Amino acid sequence: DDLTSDQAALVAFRNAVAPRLTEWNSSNSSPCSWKGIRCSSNRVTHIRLPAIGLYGELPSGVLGNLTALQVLSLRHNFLTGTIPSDLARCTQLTIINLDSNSFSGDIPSAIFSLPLLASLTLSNNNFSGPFPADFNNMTQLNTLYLQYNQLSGEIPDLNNLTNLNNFNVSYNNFNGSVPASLRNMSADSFRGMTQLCGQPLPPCAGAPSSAPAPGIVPSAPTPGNTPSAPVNPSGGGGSSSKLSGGAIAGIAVGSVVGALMILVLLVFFCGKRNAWPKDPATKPMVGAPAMRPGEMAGLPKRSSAYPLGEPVGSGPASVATSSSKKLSFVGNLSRVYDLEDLLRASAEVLGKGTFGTTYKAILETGPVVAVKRLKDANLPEKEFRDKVSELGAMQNPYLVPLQAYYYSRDEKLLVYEYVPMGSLSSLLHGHRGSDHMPLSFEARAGIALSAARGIEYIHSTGPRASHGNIKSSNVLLSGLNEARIADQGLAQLVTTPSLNRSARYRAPEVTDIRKISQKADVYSFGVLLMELLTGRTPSNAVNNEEGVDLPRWVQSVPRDKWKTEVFDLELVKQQTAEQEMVLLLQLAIDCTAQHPDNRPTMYEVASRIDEIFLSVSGQ
Ligand SMILES: Nc1ncnc2c1ncn2[C@@H]1O[C@H](COP(=O)(O)OP(=O)(O)OP(=O)(O)O)[C@@H](O)[C@H]1O
Repeated sequence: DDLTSDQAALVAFRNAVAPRLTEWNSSNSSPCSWKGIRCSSNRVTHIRLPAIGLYGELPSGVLGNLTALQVLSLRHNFLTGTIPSDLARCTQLTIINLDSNSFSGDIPSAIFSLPLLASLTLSNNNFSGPFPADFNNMTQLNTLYLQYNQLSGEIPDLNNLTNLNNFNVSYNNFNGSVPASLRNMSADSFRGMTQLCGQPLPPCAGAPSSAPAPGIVPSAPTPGNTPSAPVNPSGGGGSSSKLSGGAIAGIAVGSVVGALMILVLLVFFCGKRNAWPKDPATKPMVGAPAMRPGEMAGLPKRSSAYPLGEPVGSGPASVATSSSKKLSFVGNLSRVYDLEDLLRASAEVLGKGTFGTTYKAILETGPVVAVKRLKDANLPEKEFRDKVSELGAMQNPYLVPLQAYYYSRDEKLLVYEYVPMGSLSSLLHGHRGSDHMPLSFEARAGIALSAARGIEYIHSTGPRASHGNIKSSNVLLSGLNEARIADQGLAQLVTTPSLNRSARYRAPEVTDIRKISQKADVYSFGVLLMELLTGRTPSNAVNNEEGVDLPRWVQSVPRDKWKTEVFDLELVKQQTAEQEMVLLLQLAIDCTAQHPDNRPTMYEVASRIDEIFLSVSGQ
């Protein structure tokens, strides 16, 4: 085992799942300098290749040769099949992260031969089968993420895992009761499984108050869940036939509360029906809208309806409901809804931006989408369609996917996947109620990393490709530490863009937002990093004063005062990762250099944040 055999294994890995990783080239350099690889004592110790389009099955007999490997992170790729059993030979592994791929089959048994494994993330895959009790032998494990798979059966008691701090198995098909050793985990770790019960979830049916017996399913129906037979076919659930008085009272109260909640939800949703305004000229309203767009988002009431199809420019209303008017779907997406469905959907205004108004639309058939109604998009039809198709071809886990668009002379709509967790802007500056959770540095670094990767991807599609409007409301949260970039390429679609709304993020050399460059994106991203680290909005950076420029203010504060004056108090209070905070702020300053040539490339920015994130998260 030496670096030569490590290199051969990496080349075999590349040939199998990463043919486009051409910089992994054995003839020109040591593998230790290859993208995503780290070495120590002349052996490969880290493979970290998140979101670079790996696809296919991991070859067997390859990774097992990397016997000094400590970290394997292949998250957010398109890998399929099972995990080869020879991974068991990588006995130095401490971290495995395979989140967001399409792996299937049982939980790989190879992992149970890894004595040092401290962090295992298999979430967002298609793993199925049981939750092996062998996990109990992995005494070093402090992180176990299995959420969003199809695992089933009962969750074993993990009483040997005394270091387990981070745990999530939500949205699988587990049943029975939560084992005693996991009852102090948060309820969020067990969400989305109606057959699972017991603390921290609602008590199991017939359980004597706080100590539910294993193998008993909840009997109080929740929406979408009907009570079923006891899970334990051997009769372990025998006690379910005799309910204590307390349990019966609990179920009765639970059922009444449940029924009331369903009623409230029904009233709410029925009330929202038809909130999406239709063009009164082309189709009569189906009942008066109970709510106009804007009301739900807490925006001021409009004095009149805001009908889709009302001319944006001049000319007659054009989004008719005739069947000839169709949405165009981008990429390989099949037609799962059409314009008719959008017009029928309940809608609320999410906000009004530079390029138009964005709505959240809940289609009657179930999907939820974000619809952007463009203003000032007067490009000729062919040019518009070509540009939107180019945008649609951009597929990356860190970009909000465009699904479809509608074009007519007077109305242009873009339909995106709806990202439900809100924007970075609302997370940082929104209302902070009593249940507000401070945002850790690790979460901020993770959000910065995903945003940087999204922009890096856009830049990688061509030397002139840029986003043009990087700011915190265009960074949408897709997970605890993750985000996606919205609104890519819109500046190219509009003809008379307003310059005002994003001014505080704009590089000094940019006078027309249609002529932005990659280095201008880097500047805006630097401002966004400062916002993330200071918690201040770029428009009212200091003492809520309009007009104070965030980059200039940050640069005016001496480095030894950053802790007390610059960093968000919430971060300082957490007293962690001080060195990494300084590194990230220094990167923000580099990004906001006055002269574009002095700014790093987005590739360099993402790599530097990657290092920072690695050192705070170990992932
Ligand atoms: N796909 C989406 N999913 C969820 N929320 C979205 C989506 N797209 C946009 N939003 C949210 O909708 C609101 C309005 O967005 P919009 O893009 O219209 O304006 P903006 O981001 O505030 O400004 P700009 O147009 O200058 O980018 C923002 O709060 C944004 O975070």
